[in-house]
Formats: sequence, structure tokens, C-alpha cells
Amino acid sequence: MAEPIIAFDGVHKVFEGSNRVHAVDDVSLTIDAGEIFGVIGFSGAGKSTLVRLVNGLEPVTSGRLVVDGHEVSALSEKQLRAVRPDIGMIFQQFNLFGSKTIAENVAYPLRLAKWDAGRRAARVAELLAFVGLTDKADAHPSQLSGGQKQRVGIARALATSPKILLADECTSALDPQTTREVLDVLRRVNAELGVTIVLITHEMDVVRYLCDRVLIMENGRAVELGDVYQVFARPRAQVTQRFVAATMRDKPSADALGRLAATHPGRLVTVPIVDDAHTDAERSSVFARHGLEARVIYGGIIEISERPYGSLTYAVTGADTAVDAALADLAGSGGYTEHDRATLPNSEGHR
Ligand SMILES: Nc1ncnc2c1ncn2[C@@H]1O[C@H](COP(=O)(O)OP(=O)(O)OP(=O)(O)O)[C@@H](O)[C@H]1O
Repeated sequence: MAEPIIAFDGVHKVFEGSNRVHAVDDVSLTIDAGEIFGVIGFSGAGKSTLVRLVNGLEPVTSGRLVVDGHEVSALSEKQLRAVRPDIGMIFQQFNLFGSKTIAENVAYPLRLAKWDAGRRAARVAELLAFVGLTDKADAHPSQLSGGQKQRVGIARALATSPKILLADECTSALDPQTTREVLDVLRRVNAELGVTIVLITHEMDVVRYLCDRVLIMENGRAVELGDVYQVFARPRAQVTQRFVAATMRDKPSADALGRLAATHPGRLVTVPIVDDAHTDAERSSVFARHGLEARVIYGGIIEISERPYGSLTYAVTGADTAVDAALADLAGSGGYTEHDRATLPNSEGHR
């Protein structure tokens, strides 16, 4: 079983000043060695602060934080400097030195760690090969695309072979295609080098593509934490439901249902996809089994953690008693939602 590499126990971070801000509010959780752990939340939720506590960029106000066996909440700045090479970090704005070449940027932490020139050159070559930028060694950051710059950031963060990589909105400045390339590099960092990744994002798409588990933060608090599929399939907190809805768009809005109701007769039923081959087969034939006609009028299915997730909305026509019987079957095997035509906007017309 994987061991926790990061453990928060009742951790608080308060910024004192003219406006006192409780940026991290009583967070207790563990992150296992080797996992890709996502942290999601709206602006100001406390994500960056939480992650900056891990490498001691911000000191903990109270509570206990243990990182790779070190109680960072109790270390002095000098002691923290000894721990930091074990923790790499990448940033939204890449934070490269514009006046240095790509190779010099990657070599920078090795200089700080007092590696000699020969070892440095060999390590930089290895790192640039890993991120696919060997041919850019002598270029300057301004000559690179955003995705290439972030790959340099990753190479630099990995220079001292850290066990943990912190990624703060590392794809937020990138387009979707480039985002995918950077996330693929991070996946290799995790799979091939065994590095634990803690990734902050405000995009559920990034979480579902990369992460094993996800933490949702709001007002400094850890409001929901779970396996990515579980959090998507059954979001509990309102803030989580908003993130999932923004990504999925599989469920019609009331306006869309109103328009669909005006042109499609029958009862309107949304049926979630259930990731279980047997149950799913039962559910997809339920209307036909009851002699009903069911037309798909809305829906969406995506893959999360290599499992299908989403829902389909049907207009179901046939005898009411048969529809009720079909819905009773669905209720027993994973649920459904029926939309009442009377409550929909502009829904006069069919029933
Ligand atoms: N150095 C600081 N001094 C005072 N307040 C701070 C400091 N750093 C962060 N804060 C405050 O702490 C709260 C959490 O900020 P934080 O940057 O951790 O949130 P976030 O979820 O990462 O937001 P974003 O997505 O905008 O980066 C905010 O109210 C912020 O203004």
C-alpha cells in the first residue's frame, strides 16, 4: 500500500494585515507517494497558499504538516533549504530567466546545489531529452512557444531529482492542444520517474485527464476530496457540482428542455450512464422492454479515469403505466430524473 508523502493535520494559514485572511482553514488530508493529486477551486479559495505551505514558501500558522518525513511546520528557514531540493515547482508564467539560454535555465538549480560543470552538462542533456527539447539547448526563452517554455520549467524543476512536483496553474496560459502536451509530459514524470504530483487548476478537464484524486477548496477549506471518477459521478458540495457542470454540459438547461419539449412528444427523462457492463445493458434496453419508444434528445458521454461518464436525455412515448414501470426499473439500477413539462419555459404543446 502506498505511504503518505504529504500529511496535513489541522493546518491553518492566516495572513495578518489590514485585511486578515484565513487562506487555509483547518485542512487535514494525506497525499500518497506516487499519486497525481489535483487541487481545484475558484480564485481566492486558498489553493496556491495550500501548496506553498508544502515547500515552505509560506510558513504554517498552526497545525502539523509533514512532507517526506520532515515536519516542515516546525523547520527553520535554514532547515527548509535542505528539504527544498526534494520538492520541484512549476508556475503558470513559467518563471524562466529571459537572459539565459534554455540549458542555463535548466542548470540553474544544479549550480545552486554546487554541481561541477561536467555533471551539470550531462544532467541538463538528460533532462532536455526527457522533455523533448534537446535541439533548443542554446535558444532563449523568447524563441520558444508557451508549451515549450513549460517543458523547460518541468526540466528545471526535475533537475535535482525531487520526489514531489508542485504545479501551480501550469497550463492556464496555454491553449487546449498545448495543455494536453504538457499534461502528457507530467504523466511521464509520474509514471517513469515515480514523482508525486500536486497540481492546482481551475479546470475540471485537467483534473479528469491527469489526476487520481481531487480536492475541492472553498474559502480556505477542504470541502470535498475523492477519487476523480467518484467526485464527477456523485459531486456532493455545491461548488463541486458547479465545476462538474461546467465541464460536462451533458444535462440540458431548463431553456433547452423547454425548446426540446415543444418539438418532442412524450415524457422527458435523463438517465445517467452507469459504469457497469451488466447494469448498463439492462438500462439501455429498459424502454424497449416495456414496449415504449424512446428518442435521445440530449446528452454527452466522456471518459474519466478510463471509465465512461455522462447522461442521455430521452423523450419517451407510450402508455403512462408502461413508462412508470420502466422508470421503476431505472430507479432500482442507478436512478433517473424526470423533467416535469409543466415547469419548463415555453413548454406548451406536446404531452
Ligand atoms: N501574501 C499574502 N498576503 C495576504 N493575503 C494573501 C497572500 N497570499 C494570498 N493571500 C490571500 O489568501 C487568499 C487565498 O489566496 P490563494 O492565492 O491561495 O488562492 P487561490 O485559490 O490560489 O487563488 P487563485 O486561483 O486566484 O490563484 C486570498 O484571499 C488571497 O488574497
